[in-house]
Amino acid sequence: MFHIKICGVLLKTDIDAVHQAGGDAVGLNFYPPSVRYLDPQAAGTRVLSAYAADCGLYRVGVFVNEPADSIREVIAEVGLDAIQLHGDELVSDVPVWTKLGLPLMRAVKIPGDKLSETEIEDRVRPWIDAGCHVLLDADAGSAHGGIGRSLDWDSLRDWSARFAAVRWTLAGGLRPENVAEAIRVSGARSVDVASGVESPRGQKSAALIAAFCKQAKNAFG
Ligand SMILES: O=C(O)c1ccccc1NCC(=O)[C@H](O)[C@H](O)COP(=O)(O)O
Repeated sequence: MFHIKICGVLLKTDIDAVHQAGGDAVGLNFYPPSVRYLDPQAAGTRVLSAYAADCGLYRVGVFVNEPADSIREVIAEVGLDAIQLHGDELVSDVPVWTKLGLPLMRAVKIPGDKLSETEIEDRVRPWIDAGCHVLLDADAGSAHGGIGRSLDWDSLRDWSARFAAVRWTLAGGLRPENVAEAIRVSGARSVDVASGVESPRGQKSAALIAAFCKQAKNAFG
């Protein structure tokens, strides 16, 4: 799907930074309470999304507990390549989102503690079986995501080694200083970051994006 996703871009300069650094996906956040929220009705959002596509970047729309009809409107308005479900959505509703015609990603929220392979597998398997790509993220409570909290990478390594056929993305608390270690320990082949490439919070830093992508690419080899 992608190797490096920079989530919560707000400006064309953020897109430039991702493109120049060698990232291959961006997250466009449509959750109103987020500091990274983009108004899907605003002309600037359509322009931003088109610009990302022109740069060859994969555009993932991030939604939290949004009805399928409203996601359909955002797709029509803005243009997206994939849908990321990041709230309390139910796996039984996957057929409804599948009808939207885009690849589905499910953020599976995992506690930061050590977990057994079975505990992780039990959380992700229903979504994988339903046809979703899973993004493993820290449990951010009512914020839902983007809070910079890390997972236990050792637990993920044990799970991913046992279920090697599963393609998944690591998120949660990644930063330029720890992403290489996170990839090495967990075995992830794909990473996602929001707050770890911002300074101040909510404002992407081209320097941090460049450093993050460099470290991740080196670690992927
Ligand atoms: O980023 C947000 O503000 C956000 C809010 C609500 C739901 C999801 C959100 N972000 C989705 C992402 O994919 C983030 O990159 C992911 O949660 C990791 O965030 P971080 O730990 O800050 O790198």
